[in-house]
Amino acid sequence: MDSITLRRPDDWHLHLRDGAMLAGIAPESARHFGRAIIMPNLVPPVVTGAQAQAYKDRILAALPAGSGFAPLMTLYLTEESDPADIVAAHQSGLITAVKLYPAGATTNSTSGVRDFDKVRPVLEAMAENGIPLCVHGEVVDSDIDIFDREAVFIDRVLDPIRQRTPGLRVIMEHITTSQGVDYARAGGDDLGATITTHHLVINRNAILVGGIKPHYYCLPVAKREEHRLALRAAATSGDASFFLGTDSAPHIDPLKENGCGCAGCFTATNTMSILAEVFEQDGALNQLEAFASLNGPAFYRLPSNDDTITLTKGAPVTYPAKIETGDGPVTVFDPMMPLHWRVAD
Ligand SMILES: NC(=O)N[C@@H](CC(=O)O)C(=O)O
Ligand SMILES: [Zn+2]
Ligand SMILES: [Zn+2]
Repeated sequence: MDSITLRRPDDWHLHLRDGAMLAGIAPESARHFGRAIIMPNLVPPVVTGAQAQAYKDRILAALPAGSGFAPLMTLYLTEESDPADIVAAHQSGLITAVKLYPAGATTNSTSGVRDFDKVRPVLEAMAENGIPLCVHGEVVDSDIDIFDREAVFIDRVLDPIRQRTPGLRVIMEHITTSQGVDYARAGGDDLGATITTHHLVINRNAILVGGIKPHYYCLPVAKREEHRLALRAAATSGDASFFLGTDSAPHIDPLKENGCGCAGCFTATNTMSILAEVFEQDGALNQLEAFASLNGPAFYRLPSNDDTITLTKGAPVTYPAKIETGDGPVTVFDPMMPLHWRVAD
């Protein structure tokens, strides 16, 4: 097979940033994707409906003329978030989901949640109103090894929250472990999980072998090979619990190539070529549409996109090594393998 046509894919976890970077970054996602869940971890974070509306307007202004790309907005959950504001923002159609960051877990998460009991009323209101909760699932306890933080979060935080908030619809964002895969698979209709492009390709060796490679550092950090293989099996299985959330997370090169480098891999530019290569390697090209285009909208109770994209196979694909933005250059994720599938114009 050297050509495959899919419903237009969506990205259920995306960082577009703001300010001078936004105009350089937004077209990279708008080129292939129909919609994306827009992460709210700006500085300051997108906490209120008014902030989400203003950010949405800035995103729409940054899109190429004629783009049909639709940003699906989220609110950043804090211990002070007002349940009524969240419900109103959802009922008006302004926001699609709410994002939970444990304080200190990742980039711009200092305003996140320390005491999960404090957000109980918000989570209960969300369960009642069918508002999905996107979760960065890592504990931050200093005695927990960074490679164990996802598995411990599931046991100590996520499962207790789900037990005491029946009906709460949860998306485990960017899962990186076999424990995450197993928990999502067993979780029923109210639990989904996004998987990134880069976690299907790299294990932790990519970051550490042969010298430290900051462009492969992201959170949750890539784990052992057995976990990457569990993610590959989940993504290519067609199981409706799993869908694409690239977590494409641009940082300018000086902030990545740094004594204390930022976490995030920027994959918007070449994600569809990488995914087609990965699914073909696993004999699962026929499941790419489920993962990238169908399972996500089904979980979010939205229609899949009406239009399609076509990928064709040929000579190795070329793409820019860096995207220039108003803040500086952003290195595009290097999958360390030739890619043969390109999205037809
Ligand atoms: N994934 C990352 O490594 N970084 C993300 C934050 C996040 O999604 O946790 C970012 O905003 O840079
Ligand atoms: Zn995250
Ligand atoms: Zn992210």
